[in-house]
Amino acid sequence: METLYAKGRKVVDEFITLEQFIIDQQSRFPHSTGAFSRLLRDISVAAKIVNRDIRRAGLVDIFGTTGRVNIHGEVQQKLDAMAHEEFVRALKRGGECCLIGSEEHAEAIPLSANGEGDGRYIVLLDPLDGSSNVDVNVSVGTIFSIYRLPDEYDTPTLEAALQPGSQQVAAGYIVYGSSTMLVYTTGNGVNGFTLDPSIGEFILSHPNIQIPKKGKIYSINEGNFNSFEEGLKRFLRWAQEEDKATGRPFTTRYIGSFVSDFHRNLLKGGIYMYPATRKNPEGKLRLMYEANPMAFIVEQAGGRASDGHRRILDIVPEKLHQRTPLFIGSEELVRTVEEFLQGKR
Ligand SMILES: O=P(O)(O)OC[C@H]1O[C@](O)(COP(=O)(O)O)[C@@H](O)[C@@H]1O
Ligand SMILES: [Mg+2]
Ligand SMILES: [Mg+2]
Repeated sequence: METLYAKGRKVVDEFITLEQFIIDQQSRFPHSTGAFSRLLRDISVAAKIVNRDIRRAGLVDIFGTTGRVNIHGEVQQKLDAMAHEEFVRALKRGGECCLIGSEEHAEAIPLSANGEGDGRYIVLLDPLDGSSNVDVNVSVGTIFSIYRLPDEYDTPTLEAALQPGSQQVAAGYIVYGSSTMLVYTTGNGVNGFTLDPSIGEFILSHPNIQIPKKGKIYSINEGNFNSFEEGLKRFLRWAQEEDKATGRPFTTRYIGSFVSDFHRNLLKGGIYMYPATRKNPEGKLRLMYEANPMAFIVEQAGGRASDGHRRILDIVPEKLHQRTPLFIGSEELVRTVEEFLQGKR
């Protein structure tokens, strides 16, 4: 992983805003039109507005549900709907996005079809991740995945969006926690920016994030233990055994917001697992706007992501809202779980 330079100078001890960083990165691509930079700017603007509303969640009437059930059979939280609308509005206004796929909308949303911009980017969104935590003041997030509209498509269709994760041009998330951070990759490493509320700017605070190869933290909803497959049960027992040499027993941490559990493990080392369960035989998390973007980020940070057997980024999607089992995090931990799942241990 190359050291981050801006105009030839090391950047770690410099005050760099997200916008400045994006423009610096853009200058490395002489033929770039700036469209991608503008798209990232639009996403960061929507993130600031969603952040503002989440911080006031208890004060204004955005608590509770909309009363509507989304395509996943989940009762939609008001903040799910608010975040969805905010990102759609920002992407429409920006004009660089031609199609949106969102957890909160059954069909893909074409933008250019009715002449609202001739953008060439497709954005997949989990507008608010960790919805079950939003009313109890626990950190939540937003996840985004970006593809280019393939040249052979004049108009954006769902088919054009169903590309394997390996085709992503960028992916990122925003975590609305003790501070608000935006973390993203364009395939040149992973960088984190912290929102400085006093100036309303995302500032480069975590350049070149690398996930530790080993980890001692596992994140899984053990309430589903009885419906886990045998290999996974054996891995969890192994992780809980006493063994100083390998630092076991490992620690369990489960916030119940994928973004927050993932972010902690990215910085400290660890693994997040949402396997197939009786309730969710294909797993719970969605491939296009949860598993794929985080898999791109974790691989760019030196980690690993699979469904226990296949690399997440190689899965060819068939449906916008399809689910997948997910094992993601420190490389060694994910490989170990795969060995247990594949009966090699
Ligand atoms: O309550 P469970 O079954 O453990 O599921 C929690 C998981 O579901 C999610 O909330 C699903 O995401 P959404 O909140 O975006 O629907 C993840 O963030 C989280 O890790
Ligand atoms: Mg989610
Ligand atoms: Mg969500």
